[in-house]
Amino acid sequence: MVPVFTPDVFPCGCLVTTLSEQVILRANPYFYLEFQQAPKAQQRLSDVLTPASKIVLESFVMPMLLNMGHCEEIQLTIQGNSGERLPVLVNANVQQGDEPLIFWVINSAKQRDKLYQELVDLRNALEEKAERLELLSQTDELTGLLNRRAFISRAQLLLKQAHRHDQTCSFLLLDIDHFKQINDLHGHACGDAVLRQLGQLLQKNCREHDVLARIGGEEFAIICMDSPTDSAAAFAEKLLRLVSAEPIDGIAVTVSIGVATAGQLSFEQLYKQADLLLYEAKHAGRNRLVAALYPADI
Ligand SMILES: Nc1nc2c(ncn2[C@@H]2O[C@H](COP(=O)(O)OP(=O)(O)OP(=O)(O)O)[C@@H](O)[C@H]2O)c(=O)[nH]1
Repeated sequence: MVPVFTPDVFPCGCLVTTLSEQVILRANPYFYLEFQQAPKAQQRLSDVLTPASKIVLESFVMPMLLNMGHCEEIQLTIQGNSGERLPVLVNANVQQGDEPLIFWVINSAKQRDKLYQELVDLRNALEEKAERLELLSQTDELTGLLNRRAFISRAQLLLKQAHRHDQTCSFLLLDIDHFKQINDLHGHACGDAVLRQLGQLLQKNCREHDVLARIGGEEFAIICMDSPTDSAAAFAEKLLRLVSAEPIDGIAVTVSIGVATAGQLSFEQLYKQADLLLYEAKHAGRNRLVAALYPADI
């Protein structure tokens, strides 16, 4: 037997309103129960909406209904009796006749909004996680400084920019002297503490635009932007003094530094020159710096 359909049995709000003023002529019980409305004489659809949804109804939904005769999946918000906001999805059809009417189907969108919010929260959490991972992948775990990979990509970019603006940059390659002995005499944990504290000392003394990293076991690198040989060598000299001035974690530490300065060298060329200069400093007795300026056509 075919059941008798009435709007009462459908799990959605069903309304019939006038076209001109959207006065509610008929509404099913679901509409009043689900959306916590009370039937009132001459009640208009806009009376049950939030102020923002009233504007959407007047400026968007009604022009669409008048033009096209129907609208689908419009998001509106009903204001419940106690002021609560109830998100709904609305479909409507205009039926022309002696008195044109609008037939409205109003579906609760609470679950949809909840799901949407959950998706937004999930996306935000994933983005935060991706940012943390990105940061981790650029960081040297022991010192918290940039690692070799991050240093190379950042330094390459900055040097290219510096060349475009005709700036002179310096590359400081700094290596702890006899670090193997420190490990052997005091233990690996002590060696780690020395690396951490040296990293902090370097960070404290670098300028904001310098790029500092731990690029190898006991090797640190600094790119000093817009910095000619004299000032880069003076900076390296200051670092030599600071490191040797006081024991680090109770251990006397010295470093050797190669300082390569150039206006037009690529990152790889500058790195290679700094490495050769560092080797010279080691060879000459350690606890010293060797600096050199390279011509553009090297
Ligand atoms: N504690 C500690 N030691 C490390 C780390 N990475 C590398 N090393 C050690 O650093 C030492 C480097 O030794 P070498 O390359 O011989 O250099 P050095 O003893 O500093 O000698 P010079 O550079 O010639 O003055 C090795 O013993 C490595 O095991 C680290 O993360 N922590």
